[in-house]
Amino acid sequence: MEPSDAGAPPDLRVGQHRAGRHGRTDPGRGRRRPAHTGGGAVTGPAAADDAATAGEAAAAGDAPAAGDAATGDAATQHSPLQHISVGGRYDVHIGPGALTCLTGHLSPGRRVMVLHQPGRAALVGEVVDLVASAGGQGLTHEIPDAEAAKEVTVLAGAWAALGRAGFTRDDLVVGVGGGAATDLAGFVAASWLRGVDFINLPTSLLGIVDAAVGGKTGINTAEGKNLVGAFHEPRAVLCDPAWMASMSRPDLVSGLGEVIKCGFIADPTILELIEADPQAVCDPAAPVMTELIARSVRIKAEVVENDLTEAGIREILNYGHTFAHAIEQVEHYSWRHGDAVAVGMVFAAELAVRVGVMDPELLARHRSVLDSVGLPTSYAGADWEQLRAAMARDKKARGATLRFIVVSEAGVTQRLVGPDEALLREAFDAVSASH
Ligand SMILES: O=C(O)C(=O)C[C@@H](O)[C@H](O)[C@H](O)COP(=O)(O)O
Ligand SMILES: [Zn+2]
Repeated sequence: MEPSDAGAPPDLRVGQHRAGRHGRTDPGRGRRRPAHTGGGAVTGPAAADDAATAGEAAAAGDAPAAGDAATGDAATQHSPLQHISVGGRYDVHIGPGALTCLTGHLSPGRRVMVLHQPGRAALVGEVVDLVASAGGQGLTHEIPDAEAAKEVTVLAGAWAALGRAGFTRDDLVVGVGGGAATDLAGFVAASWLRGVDFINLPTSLLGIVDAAVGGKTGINTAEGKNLVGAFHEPRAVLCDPAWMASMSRPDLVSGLGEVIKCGFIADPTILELIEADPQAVCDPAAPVMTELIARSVRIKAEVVENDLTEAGIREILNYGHTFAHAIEQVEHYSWRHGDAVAVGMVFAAELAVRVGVMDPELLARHRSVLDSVGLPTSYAGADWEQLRAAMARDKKARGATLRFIVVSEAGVTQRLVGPDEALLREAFDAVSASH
């Protein structure tokens, strides 16, 4: 699937291949009003179809459709362990006891290198015990917390550990920790001997709803976030929500930034669940958390099933990220990723209103839902020139032309190509002003 340029037909609809069954092929759906001609080219709808379509395709069979609130909510909350297939290529196992799904990947003699963040001794110990029970050899290597894990020196340290262990192509890397840990572990696996197996055990909300699933692996460079990496899919992703129990509230809230992103791009029920009780969704043990995780993972699974390498539809998962990555870089990764994505979505929404794609009410909804869980909606830390230069390195850019995903209504996305510099600046001014 090739990404479209100005004036080309829509190409970013989740579940487009089945859209006829749902009767949602209207290419004008979601278009609020004609795009501002001077604002850049809006191709649309570069849309995620509604969540019922997305969830249905993503579900392995036992998981409910994401948009099927009547049946989905009950099933999601009562199912102890859910298995969400990513295109039949691997499964995401979510729920109590998820670790047991590791055993199918272990065998006598198989070496398993557990790359883990600090403070995960109990879980790492369980993994090593399982490996030993299967007759394999468990090895461990600690990596730093958060984005510090994604430095080239850490990558080199992990390679050295594999080298010392005599790691072969039959062996297995396991990543334990938040999104940065699984990004790093995936890239270690992608690059060692040109590719070995890996399995992710995300221990943060952001990790399970986003980073651990989808096969984007990589590290940061001084010039920008995730600039070096590879598409390399895990063999499985396992997540027991109990592993998230020790998350700090700011880390949990940051993960909600990616959950809310899924709401805006594909599954408005997510937004409704959060708006119904913003306090409940800040509790990792709340039943609604399982629901939010499953919905977000299903969106991601269907998108990457159809477009692993971000040739088209996958760009929708990058909603808010052009501005977000710029903040992260200029702030030397002191900002949490989900916090930056929250501000990035507000920036994209300010832009979308200016090019005539989004109603101001939907922009206001961005601010209110993000604000309700304590996510930031403004940023005034760096000047526009610095951020604009950082945005030029966005992976969606083509030459000097920036591309943004914009939302025309909740769950419906379009691609905005080459917006006017003046409108970008206006969007920044709006985001940097306090509201
Ligand atoms: O999986 C994707 O595709 C995404 O864009 C999801 C993002 O939330 C995630 O942060 C991703 O790692 C960003 O990728 P990048 O290509 O913009 O570095
Ligand atoms: Zn992200």
